[in-house]
Amino acid sequence: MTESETLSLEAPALPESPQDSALAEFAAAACRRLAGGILGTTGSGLRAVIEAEVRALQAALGDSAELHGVAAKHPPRFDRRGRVQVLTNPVMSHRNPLAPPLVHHHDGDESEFRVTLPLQYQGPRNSLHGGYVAVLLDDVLWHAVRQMAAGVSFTRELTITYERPVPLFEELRIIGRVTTIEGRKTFAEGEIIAGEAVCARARGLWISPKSSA
Ligand SMILES: CCCCCCCCCCCCCCCC(=O)SCCNC(=O)CCNC(=O)[C@H](O)C(C)(C)COP(=O)(O)OP(=O)(O)OC[C@H]1O[C@@H](n2cnc3c(N)ncnc32)[C@H](O)[C@@H]1OP(=O)(O)O
Repeated sequence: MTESETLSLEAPALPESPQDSALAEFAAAACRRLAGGILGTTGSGLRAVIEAEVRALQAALGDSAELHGVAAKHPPRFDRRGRVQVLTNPVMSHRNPLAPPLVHHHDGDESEFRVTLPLQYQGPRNSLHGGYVAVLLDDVLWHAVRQMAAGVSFTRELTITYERPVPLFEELRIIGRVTTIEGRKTFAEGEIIAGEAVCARARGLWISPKSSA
């Protein structure tokens, strides 16, 4: 992964042990569960959810037997200038609690995410927030573009068509593919599919700045 691919701001200065990288991703997963639990429970149920995660985190900080042999999926890396870089991406990074745990595949000119989204992504009841629909499509189309186009490209234009609500709590396929490459410009399109239904479509333009082409 290159420095420009991470698109991050300031990185932490220190490298860390593989155990601590695993701990960071364990903590991120606990934060995700907490977010869903805080929104999805009330009263004593709420207290039980919080207590379970606090105990799990305390155990992980102690002997961390639960983390033995667990490798972090996105440990910090060194960039070209020797600085430690963390993958911060709010869709992809296992270390970012905002990012849902998704499975990512590339095949030819197509990228695909598979994910089941919990309550913290809710807009309308039981449905995905429209802004996050655009976030997911932007990211999957960007990955398709990254596979096919030279250099790193940035989203210039993105149009979303909301065909029907995108459901929470069931597996989604989020697909992006490149349609045309014209010099520094790459056009891509994609969709979010639940079951057999296309819930949202996207099309857009990605441009590679002159310096990275
Ligand atoms: C295990 C996994 C590890 C993963 C490891 C990686 C992790 C890494 C994660 C990163 C995840 C990213 C996730 C999503 C992608 C973002 O989110 S990117 C962030 C959002 N986008 C931005 O911030 C971009 C902001 N905009 C810009 O910086 C600039 O506008 C751009 C896009 C770089 C383009 O600037 P520019 O090169 O100055 O553009 P410009 O010369 O005006 O236009 C270039 C050409 O396009 C044409 N053009 C411009 N607009 C249009 C248009 N609308 N239609 C047609 N032609 C147009 C121009 O006419 C021009 O044509 P030519 O004159 O060359 O013939």
